[in-house]
Parts: sequence; structure tokens; C-alpha cells
Amino acid sequence: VGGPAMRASQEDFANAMSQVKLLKKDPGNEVKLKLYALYKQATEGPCNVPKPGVLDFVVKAKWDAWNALGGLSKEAARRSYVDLVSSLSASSSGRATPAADGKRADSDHVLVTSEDGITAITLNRPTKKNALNTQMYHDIMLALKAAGKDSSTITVLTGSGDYYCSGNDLSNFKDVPSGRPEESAQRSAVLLRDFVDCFIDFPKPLIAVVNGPAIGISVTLLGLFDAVYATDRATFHTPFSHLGQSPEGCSSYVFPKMMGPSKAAEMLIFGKKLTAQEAFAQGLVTEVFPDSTFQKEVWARLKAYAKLPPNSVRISKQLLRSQEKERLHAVNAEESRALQERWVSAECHDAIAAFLSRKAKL
Ligand SMILES: CCCCC/C=C/CC(=O)SCCNC(=O)CCNC(=O)[C@H](O)C(C)(C)COP(=O)(O)OP(=O)(O)OC[C@H]1O[C@@H](n2cnc3c(N)ncnc32)[C@H](O)[C@@H]1OP(=O)(O)O
Repeated sequence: VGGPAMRASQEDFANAMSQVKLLKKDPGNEVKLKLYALYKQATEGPCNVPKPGVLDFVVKAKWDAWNALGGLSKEAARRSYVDLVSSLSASSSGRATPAADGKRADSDHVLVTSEDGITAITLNRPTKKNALNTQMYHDIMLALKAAGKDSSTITVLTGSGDYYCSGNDLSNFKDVPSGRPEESAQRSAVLLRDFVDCFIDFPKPLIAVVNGPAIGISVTLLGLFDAVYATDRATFHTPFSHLGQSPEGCSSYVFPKMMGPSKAAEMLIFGKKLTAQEAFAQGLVTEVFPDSTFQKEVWARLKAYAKLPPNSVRISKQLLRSQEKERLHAVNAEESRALQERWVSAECHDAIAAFLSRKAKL
């Protein structure tokens, strides 16, 4: 993936830096800080300058924003910068944006809260069943990097509304510049790989609170969580073949180990949808709760876990993960490569076109 993607990205980055000066609307301090942080990370790498004094408000805010990006790669920072500028330019010129719902894609779709020793990352795009658009992948990565370094003991991923997540936003495929599908597939494969790497490397316990149906990448990633609590209303569906695609999130390795090869094949090759109880029986879900008491019971449990000594919990998590880490990174790279090819296939294009023209639904 190295050369061409990197050069294209640097060119895009230079264009984005020029575009940012031409914005008609002031994007506000929060966005400006984000732009600053991504710029610094993209050009200088992780923040390693000394922390400024608390009274130096502006410098401290800038330092915090940069430092929150943790070890995000320069390449990923460049891409996030380019995506952010492009969504700002679109909204300031009134053009349509890459977001599927026509609104500017920003961190409104990924909420982060931190209290009682728990950092919660909430997918907040309920009108689209929390489908993941490109900006959300970037926002989740940023949120995970920050959560990995904050003072919380555990991190939770959940969804707002009736779905946990309907997987990749299939409208992402609409934004391919004409004549450049290969380039776009390559960029998406890099993003996918970086995204899944964040889950593989996450340094403290990561818990999924599956508040409703889960589809696609939101299911496969569950194999990289330390615990998965689900409402009995949740279902688990990986319709990759129906979409002309192939598994990701390390599921091609983790699922067969977890549930045995034939049950994994039913899900990942034939797209069998599991109920919450079935997913529990296969080891994908840790525990299922009645929907009526789900939130109350799960959050009470999480608050108790979050009171455990944070360093001990973190070290145990890392020990459990360390045996498999290298292997998981290799699997992630392989799955991302396979998907890069799938995304330019006729099988995939036909399936996505059918969904987008509302002919097909799962
Ligand atoms: C960096 C790239 C990484 C890529 C990694 C790859 C991952 C692979 C996957 O994740 S594969 C899974 C992809 N997901 C799907 O195929 C789900 C598609 N959605 C549906 O089949 C249905 O919408 C549903 C079953 C989730 C829900 O059906 P329901 O009838 O209850 O509701 P609606 O269909 O009316 O949905 C409400 C609006 O939400 C939009 N929407 C839902 N899911 C997606 C999605 N994944 N992508 C885009 N849009 C989605 C839906 O179109 C409706 O929008 P509208 O109100 O504007 O019509």
C-alpha cells in the first residue's frame, strides 16, 4: 500500500492546507483545535513537547488536542485532516457532503463521555442505524487513542437508538471519484487496517454494550473485545457474501477459534444471522440480558468493574492479548488486502448498487 497511497495522500494534504485558508465560515474553536492537532501529528508525529502550564490556556488546549492523538500514524493523521477539511469546505459552500444523510459528518456521530472510571464511546447516528461513515472511522480511532491514555479503567463501545450498528455505511461507496475506484479501494483498505489495528492494540479492557442488532464490521470486531454484553433483542449478522465482500476485523481467524470452523463458516461465508442467545452459545457474546433491564444491569456491572485497580486490570488485559497480537496484525493486513480487491469487483458493485437503489435490504 505504501508508495502511491502515500504520495496521493501528501498531495491531498497540501491541497487541504490551502483549502482551509479559503473557508468562508469560521469552523469554531473545537474544530480548529482538531485541525491543529491533526496538522501537527501529520507533519511532526506524536506530541513529545513538554506539557505547558495550566494557566497558558490556549497553548495548553492545543497541546491537549495534539497529545490526545497518541501514536496515530502520520499517514492516518493526514487522511483525517484531508477528510475534515473536505467536510468543512462542503458545508461552508453548501455542497453535498460525503455523509450519507447529507449532513456534515463530524464527531456528533461519535460521542465520548468519561465518568466513574468508564470512558464510553457511543455511535450516535440512529437515523442510519449507526452505520459507520468515513468520518466515524476516524473519530472512533481518535476516541480509542485518547481512551487508551486517559485515567479511566475500562472503555465501552455502544450505540444510540434501536441499533448497535448496521456496519459499514454503504453510501461510502458512492463517494468514489469517477475513474479512480482502485485508488479509493486502496485508501479504504489502509483506513480499515488502521481502524482494526486500534482495536488489536487497545491497552485496557474494551467492552461492547450491544444495545440492538449488529451487522458487518460491528459484529466481526466483537472478537477483539474483552467482554460483550447484549440485549436479548440484539442479532448478529455478517452478510459479506451477499455484498460480494469478505470478512474483516480479524474474524477469519478469531471466529473459527472461538466457535469452531463450521459455525464460523455459517456466519462468515453463508451470512447466517444469529440471535443473541445463539451468539452467546457460540462464545461471541459474554452474557445476554432481558431488554427491559439491559441498560441498568450492564452499567451497574461496568461501574463495579471500573472500581478495580486500573493498572492491574490493564496489565492483565495486555497479557491476555500479547500471545496473539502479532498474529492478529498479520490477519488484519491479509483481510484488508482481500477486501481491497473485493471492493473493485463486479459482485460487490452490483450488491451495493442494489442496496443504494433500495432494491435490496438484508
Ligand atoms: C474503511 C472502510 C471499512 C469497511 C469495512 C467493511 C465492512 C463490511 C460491513 O460492515 S458489511 C455490512 C453493511 N451493512 C449492511 O449491509 C446493512 C444495510 N442496511 C440494511 O439492510 C437495513 O437498512 C437494516 C436491516 C440495517 C435496517 O432496516 P430497516 O428497515 O429497519 O431500516 P431502514 O433500512 O429504513 O434504515 C434506516 C435508514 O438507515 C439507512 N441505513 C441503514 N444501514 C445502512 C448502511 N449500512 N449503510 C447506509 N445506510 C444505511 C437506510 O438506508 C435508511 O436510510 P433512509 O432513511 O435515508 O432511507
